[in-house]
Amino acid sequence: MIHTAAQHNAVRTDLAFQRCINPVCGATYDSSELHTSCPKCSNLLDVAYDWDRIAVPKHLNEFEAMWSQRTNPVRFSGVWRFHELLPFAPQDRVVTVGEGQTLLQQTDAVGEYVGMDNGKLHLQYEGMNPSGSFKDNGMCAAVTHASILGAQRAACASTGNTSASLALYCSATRLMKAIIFIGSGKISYGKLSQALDYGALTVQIAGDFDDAMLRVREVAKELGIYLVNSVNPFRLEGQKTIMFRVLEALRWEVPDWIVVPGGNLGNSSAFGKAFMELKELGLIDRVPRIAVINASGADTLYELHERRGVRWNGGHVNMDPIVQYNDQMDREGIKADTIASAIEINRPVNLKKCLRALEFTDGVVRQVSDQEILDAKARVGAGGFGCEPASAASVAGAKMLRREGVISASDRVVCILTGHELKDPTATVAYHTTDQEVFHKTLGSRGVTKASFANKAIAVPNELDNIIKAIQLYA
Ligand SMILES: Cc1ncc(COP(=O)(O)O)c(C=O)c1O
Repeated sequence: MIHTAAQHNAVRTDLAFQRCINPVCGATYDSSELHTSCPKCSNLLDVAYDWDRIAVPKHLNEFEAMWSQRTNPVRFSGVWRFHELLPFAPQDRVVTVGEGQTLLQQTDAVGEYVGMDNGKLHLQYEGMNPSGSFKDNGMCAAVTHASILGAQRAACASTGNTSASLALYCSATRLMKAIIFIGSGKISYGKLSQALDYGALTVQIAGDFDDAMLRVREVAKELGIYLVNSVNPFRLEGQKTIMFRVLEALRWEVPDWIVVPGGNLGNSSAFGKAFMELKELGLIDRVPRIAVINASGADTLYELHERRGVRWNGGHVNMDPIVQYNDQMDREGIKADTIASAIEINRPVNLKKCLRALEFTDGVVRQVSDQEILDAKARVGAGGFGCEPASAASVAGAKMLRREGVISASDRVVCILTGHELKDPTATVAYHTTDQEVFHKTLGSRGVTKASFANKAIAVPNELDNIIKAIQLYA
């Protein structure tokens, strides 16, 4: 189902505005202005609301009733169903392709692998979105804002899923042209094929994601193109709804842990903001702890938060260790490198917002190896869910935290599966392959030495007897 906003000029609702996250600056801007950072101090911006003037339901369970309005495209969306909690656009202007019809799945098969008691591990399966990843939650919000502003072109740098999502929204709604920047050889075929098929203008930069991100910001500024990367605060408003759906599925009971992979740190930032606002509105009385999981080949957040003690500190972030670490990466030519290509990012743009989320939720950060990621991915697959490597970092991270005793077996844990299994079949096939050359070529360079949970295909001669014998032997 496609519902697009009518084309007309920007409308200021003034119930929503943009605000600098730096408390010393705190500058505010109209929501009709287009900024990728605070014009005064260069910090990130939030979308802020005048909650006193917004009719927010008194109880969260009122949102469940919205779901029954199946023919109303706004309430049919798993994002816009919660419109009152992200009311930056009038309802008749929102863009939706039916995103957010995702479910929280309770799984003892994966729970056992993580070390949880039965009934305690849940997977929020965001791969079920129209473009196959969580990005659609944010993209419908960003494209809504872009269309209100009358944007003709929207751009992003991408490790693949953002571009697939943007390309889908642009082609499905025909509201604007998608321009995507990708690093060379750094995008899985599943994701690239989506962007190409949906007709996005695809610009391949000789460099990695961090290079592409720098360039797209420059180009967007120079040409006045609407930027949909997660520096865009409107996009993050849509991603808050992943947490609303998690709570809804848990009958509005707050879990103990949310475990999420960390790349550019948009999700963790959005989740933190969701809980800050729900608490401020009195809709929840406690918040879960957020665990952000880096791949060890792209572990800037882990390095800064866990090793160098960088904290949000009420907004007074000590920038020295951050600058020093960035300089060190430049000096030593450190580049992100992980099989989990979606989180292969060394300069996360939402770092400060994520630090804020970690402080608010008493969160932790861990890093997991590619071996741990692929083993966890195989267990998720065997549990019947299926996700791309980056997503499995959440399950590998939960297992690590469980082993450390930070998470206890009886805690209620929600791991976010951010992208669908079919996004990156290369890694999956290489893990399960019987061909040692393919295994070592694809995974060996990443330090993956074994596939403990591989489900290898069996080779048999093309003879009925042999085929029957093989099946009787194995199944
Ligand atoms: C599948 C998947 N998981 C995780 C991430 C990282 O999310 P974030 O940038 O919000 O940390 C991405 C980002 O591209 C992704 O595509």
